[in-house]
Amino acid sequence: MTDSSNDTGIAINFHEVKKTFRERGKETEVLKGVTGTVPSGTVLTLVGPSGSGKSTLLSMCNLLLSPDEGEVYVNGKEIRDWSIPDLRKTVGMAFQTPTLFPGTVLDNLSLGPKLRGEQLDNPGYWLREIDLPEDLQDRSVEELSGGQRQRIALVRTLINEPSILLLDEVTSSLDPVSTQVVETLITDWRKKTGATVLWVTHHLEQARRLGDITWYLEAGELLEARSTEDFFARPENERARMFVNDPEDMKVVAETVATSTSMVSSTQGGK
Ligand SMILES: Nc1ncnc2c1ncn2[C@@H]1O[C@H](COP(=O)(O)OP(=O)(O)OP(=O)(O)O)[C@@H](O)[C@H]1O
Repeated sequence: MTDSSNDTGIAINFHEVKKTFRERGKETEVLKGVTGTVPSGTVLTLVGPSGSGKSTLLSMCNLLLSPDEGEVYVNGKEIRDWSIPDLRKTVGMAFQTPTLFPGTVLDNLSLGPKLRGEQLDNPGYWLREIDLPEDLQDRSVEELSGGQRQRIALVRTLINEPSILLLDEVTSSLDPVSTQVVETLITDWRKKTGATVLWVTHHLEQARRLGDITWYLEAGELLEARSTEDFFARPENERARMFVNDPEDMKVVAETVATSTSMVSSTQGGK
């Protein structure tokens, strides 16, 4: 496990994190000063309406995006003090759409070890972990189904032994069987390694099932952060409560908020 020598007990610490996107003269303040901590070894599930800033917040943890203001500490060290290779090894990430490069399954699984001048010891073990036959390793990734590609992409991330794993809607385009395989894979792996997981999901049942802690984000603000059990029993925040009761309805509200924010910014001339 990479950089597990974190004696702060805190894997991620967001402090007053702000992010604004500027596009064609319009500004959207996507994160409005998010502050919160993620204890090491926990599963944080992030929920909220579409466009509330969940993916943006996740992308701050491995510098796919950097904050305009505020700080993000990873294992106690500010994100901009990390070298990118060390950061990307410590903080693994997987997305809704798996990004595999052309080649065989084995080529893809071996990528991380190869970059470090190492060899992947036991590809068969990893394939068994995701319920795929060992002989799949010589197949081209082009021949795989969407569910198989996602499983391979996830395992490729885990092979790098991250101590923090960021998951952005990784099961949203999967069938129930693949979803179950992925959930079991991540849950078992986390128990074995003690890693921290930040999991963005639209599926509230999944957030409830898998989380230790749940954060509710809306229009760039962290409105509630509690134990998952308490959150789903009854959110304290009224907006969070509305979302849990009717997430589809809240989607429309959030888009209206985001649009009016950018219109206000652009009519004021922006920054
Ligand atoms: N690179 C970008 N340039 C401009 N705007 C962006 C960019 N990335 C995201 N946004 C905008 O920022 C807002 C927040 O996006 P983000 O993807 O973080 O939200 P989200 O909560 O993850 O949404 P979803 O649940 O739909 O994935 C959205 O309004 C989105 O359109």
